[in-house]
This record gives sequence, structure tokens and C-alpha cells, in this order.
Amino acid sequence: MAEIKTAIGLMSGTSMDGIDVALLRTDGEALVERGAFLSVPYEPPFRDRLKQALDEVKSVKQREERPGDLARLEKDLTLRHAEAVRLFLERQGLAERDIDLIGFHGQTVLHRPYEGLTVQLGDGALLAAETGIDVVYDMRANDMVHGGQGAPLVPVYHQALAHKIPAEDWPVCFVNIGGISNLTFLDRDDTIIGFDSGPGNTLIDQWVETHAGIPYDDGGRIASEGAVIKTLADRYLDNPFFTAKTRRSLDRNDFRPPDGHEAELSDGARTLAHVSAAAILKSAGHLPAFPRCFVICGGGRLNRTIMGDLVRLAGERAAAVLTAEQAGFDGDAMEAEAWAYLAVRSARGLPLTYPGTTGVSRPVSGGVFAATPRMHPV
Ligand SMILES: Nc1ncnc2c1ncn2[C@@H]1O[C@H](COP(=O)(O)OP(=O)(O)OP(=O)(O)O)[C@@H](O)[C@H]1O
Ligand SMILES: CC(=O)N[C@H]1[C@@H]2OC[C@@H](O2)[C@@H](O)[C@@H]1O[C@H](C)C(=O)O
Repeated sequence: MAEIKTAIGLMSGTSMDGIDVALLRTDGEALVERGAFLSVPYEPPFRDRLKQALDEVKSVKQREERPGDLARLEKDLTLRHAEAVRLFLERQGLAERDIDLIGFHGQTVLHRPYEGLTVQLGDGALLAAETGIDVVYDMRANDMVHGGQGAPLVPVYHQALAHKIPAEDWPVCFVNIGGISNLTFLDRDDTIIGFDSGPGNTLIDQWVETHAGIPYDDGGRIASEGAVIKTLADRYLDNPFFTAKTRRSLDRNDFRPPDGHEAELSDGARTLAHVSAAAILKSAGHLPAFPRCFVICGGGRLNRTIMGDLVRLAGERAAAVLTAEQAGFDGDAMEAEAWAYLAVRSARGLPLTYPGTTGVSRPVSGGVFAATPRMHPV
């Protein structure tokens, strides 16, 4: 029997709102014991630096390049992750020796799968030195080397959790509504399919930030006061992304927010919430069967307008919509837990991705191992 490891997963997602820290005990296979979770928000000036990095990184042709502020930003980002780990351990009454491994996602600043290029800021060796814990990082690159999209990586973790879903709810579809949304389809015959399903919250976040100076539409309240502008919604939903023969992963900038004159605040938010929900259903049309149940994870599940549209649209096809919590999981912690799980799989050389999840040519492992520097006796 494989050894059970205690791992911390660290996720800084495309919404760039902060660092999620989750604890997991796992053998990297079926055994999964979920532990504590902590979210450490970025202060607004640091978030602005991350957003600026999205422009600075545009000139990058090789994934190691760090032009402009990027090298300094990568160091600062890594030090913030180390601080988040320290805070987490302190709050849980744990020491670094209690943790076998950290799974470190870093911050995606560029993702161009059609060029084989994906860039996550995050210095694994520095994080290992700062925390005194071994780190697995850079988990997307090897998938791309083998012809994959480099994302999504979370499906194999959804698969590990799915035994908790009652038989009558299969086939089941996990949906993460983060900055971008992605889904995982699982069926009883071990089918596992994953792909990015469309814009999640980034368009809504950018819209309310520009027009109301707030980072997100709390509870979907602003959207609930508006009406869907059909022509605008159709412009997003008619994007070739949804009808292409093959599924591809998305960069944060693949969909851009509407121009200011195209809608007033609440109609814009309402339309974009509808686009988030309808995009998921449209993408689900590429699955081999329509799911009986959707399990919704990520911050978008807290937007009641998105959820209302999802319940209605999935209901038209007799499918149920559950929040991650209703299904017995933690919708905020899921991705950070996944990175802990992936780190343990990486250390065991188990596959992280499959032809059905990223389009990789064969199941492949991945990740770079950074050992904590040991003190040598003189
Ligand atoms: N109470 C809330 N009401 C409405 N929306 C919310 C709420 N809380 C969070 N969100 C939305 O969820 C987003 C964060 O979601 P999440 O942390 O799942 O994304 P992420 O992990 O950064 O992105 P990705 O999964 O694409 O990498 C916020 O930017 C916001 O738009
Ligand atoms: C390149 C990149 O960071 N992609 C993210 C992003 O955010 C959601 C979606 O797009 C997903 O493909 C992926 O993250 C999740 C955690 C994943 O890899 O499973």
C-alpha cells in the first residue's frame, strides 16, 4: 500500500484575489482526507501589480523569460506564499516537520496552448528554502511538452472525490466557476473528460470594477437588478470557442469585457452572469452524455444570479445543480486541495493528465521537485 502523505496545496487563481491554502492527507489515489483551509487575500496594490504583469508578459517567447517587473514580482509572490504557509501552520498548530510536501501552483500570467507556452510565476526552490518543506511546482509544463493544453489539471482530483456522489446522480459534472470556468465529466465506466468551459467571473469582475469601483458583484446582487441584453450575450456565446471541434484551454484575456457604452451597470452584470451560466451549458453539449448532476465549485457559486440561470438551464434538461457544499465538499478549497493531491501524485510518478482532460498524447505525470535545502554537518 502506498504511503499516506500530508500535503499543503497553494493556489493563486486567474481571479488574482489571493492565495488559497489547503491541507490534505492522501496516497495520491483513492484515499483523500480533506483538512483545514485558509484564504489569504492580496492587498489591492499587489493585485494591481499582478494585473500589470499580464501586459508585461505579452512579449515573452520562452517560459523562463522574466522581463520588466516580472522577476521581482515572482520573488514577492513566492514570499507571500511562504508567509501564507507560515500563517496556516501557526493557526493549525502545526510545524513544518508535520508536512511532507507543498503543491505550488503559482500565478498564471500567460497561457497560449496553441504556441505550447504557459507561464506560472512562482519560484519553487525559494519557497522550499523559505518554508523548510519540499515543494512540487510547475505542474502544467510537462503536459504541454506532450501535446496537452496544460489545463485543466483538477479533473483527476474531482475523480478521487466523486465516489461520494450517489449513483442516481451519475454521470456527474464538476464545474469550477473561477476567473475562467472549467468542467470535469465523470461516468461509471471510468470516463474522465475535462476542459475549460468559458468565461467565469473575470468579465463580471472587470465590469463592476470599471463601472462601480468594486472587485466583484457580491452575491450577484447588481446583476439581479438588471436585464439580459440578448445581442450582447449572443456576441459572447457565438464565439467560435463554443463550436470548435476540439476543446481548448483559455487565457484570462481570451474574452474581453464589453465597452462602457454597451450597457449600464446592472444590465451589463446581468448579461455577463447569464453568459457565465450559458457558456457552461453550451460547453456541456460537447460531452458524450448530458450529466444528471452538476456540482458547482469556485467563487462563482456564490453569485446567485449565475446559479439561478444554471439551475434553470440545467433543469430544462432534467439535470440537478448542487453547490460543492451540498455535495459534501468545500467549493473554496477545491483547487488548493487539488494542488496538494497533484503534488503527491507527482512525487509518486502517477499521471496528472489524460488524453480526455488536456488532450495530452498519453497519460503523463509532471511537476518539478524542489527539495528543501538540508543543513550539512561540518
Ligand atoms: N460572495 C461572492 N459573490 C459573488 N461572487 C463571488 C463571491 N465571492 C467570490 N466571488 C467571485 O469568485 C471569484 C474568485 O473565484 P475563485 O477563487 O474560485 O477563482 P480563481 O481560483 O482565482 O480562478 P480560476 O479557478 O479561474 O483559477 C471572485 O473574483 C469573484 O468574482
Ligand atoms: C492556465 C491556467 O492557469 N488555467 C486555469 C484557469 O482557471 C480555471 C481554468 O482556467 C483552468 O483551466 C485552470 O485552472 C484549474 C485550477 C485547473 O488547471 O484545473
